[in-house]
Amino acid sequence: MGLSCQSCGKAVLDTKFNIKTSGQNDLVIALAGNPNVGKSTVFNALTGLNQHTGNWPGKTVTNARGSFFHKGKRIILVDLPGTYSLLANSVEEQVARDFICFGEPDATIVVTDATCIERNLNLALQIMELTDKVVLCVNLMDEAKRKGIDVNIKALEEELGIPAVATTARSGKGLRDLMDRVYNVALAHEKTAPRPMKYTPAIEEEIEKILPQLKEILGDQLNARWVALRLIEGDATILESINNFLYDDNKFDCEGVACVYEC
Ligand SMILES: Nc1nc2c(ncn2[C@@H]2O[C@H](COP(=O)(O)OP(=O)(O)OP(=O)(O)O)[C@@H](O)[C@H]2O)c(=O)[nH]1
Ligand SMILES: [Mg+2]
Repeated sequence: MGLSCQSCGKAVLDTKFNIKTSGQNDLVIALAGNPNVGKSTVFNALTGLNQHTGNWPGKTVTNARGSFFHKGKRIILVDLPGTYSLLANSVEEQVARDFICFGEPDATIVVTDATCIERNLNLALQIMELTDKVVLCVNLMDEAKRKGIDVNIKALEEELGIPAVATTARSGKGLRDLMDRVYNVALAHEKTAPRPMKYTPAIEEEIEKILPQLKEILGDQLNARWVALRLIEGDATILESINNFLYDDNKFDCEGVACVYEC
């Protein structure tokens, strides 16, 4: 098919997301999560910037970024719009998905609301399917305490296979611990083992059918199983994004993927 990746990894950060990194000393960290869970509050507390926050969902609509130093590394933090999934049902979901997928951040923090953690785990599980460099931030711990909700952080870590850190972003509590874990995951000092998602036999069979071809087309640029799942769901926007981010729009010969998509 004559495919060649025009802009992979860190190059995509520069050309498509306008994030300039200066080599080894910088870590790019994404902040993802459902709307209204405190992502921008975490962002502001860590960067000293003033992203819009407020008690209603949908305040952050584009990727805001800021930087600070942690243990001698420059951390470039990217505050993503709040999303309930990575299924590209809305502009916000596509913006968040594309950054995590193609920006290849060194780690992704999934901010969750400690008072309704189950609802938030849907997104966390989707991100864990895409990348193993994930840290769970269990925020609004003060609210949980006020409501008499006890969150078992250790059990969450064991069940999910990723680090989890309790925070109260409004007062800054837990944020240093959060960044220590993020730093360790980004630099592979701490190994994660996200719990693998198993689907029904019918879906697993479909994945198996298209996986070899997708692996051949994508190489190691993208998680082929994850792309297979998106295609099975009928999400054609992933093809547009592959085209845009990995092959500079007109350079990608879609024929192979289109064939897979119809299978
Ligand atoms: N009590 C308490 N409130 C918090 C905490 N973290 C954030 N908040 C509040 O929760 C509300 C939402 O916070 P944001 O930081 O704007 O949430 P967000 O996730 O960025 O929201 P979107 O951009 O809409 O996705 C604000 O009123 C914050 O002050 C916390 O740890 N405890
Ligand atoms: Mg926000």
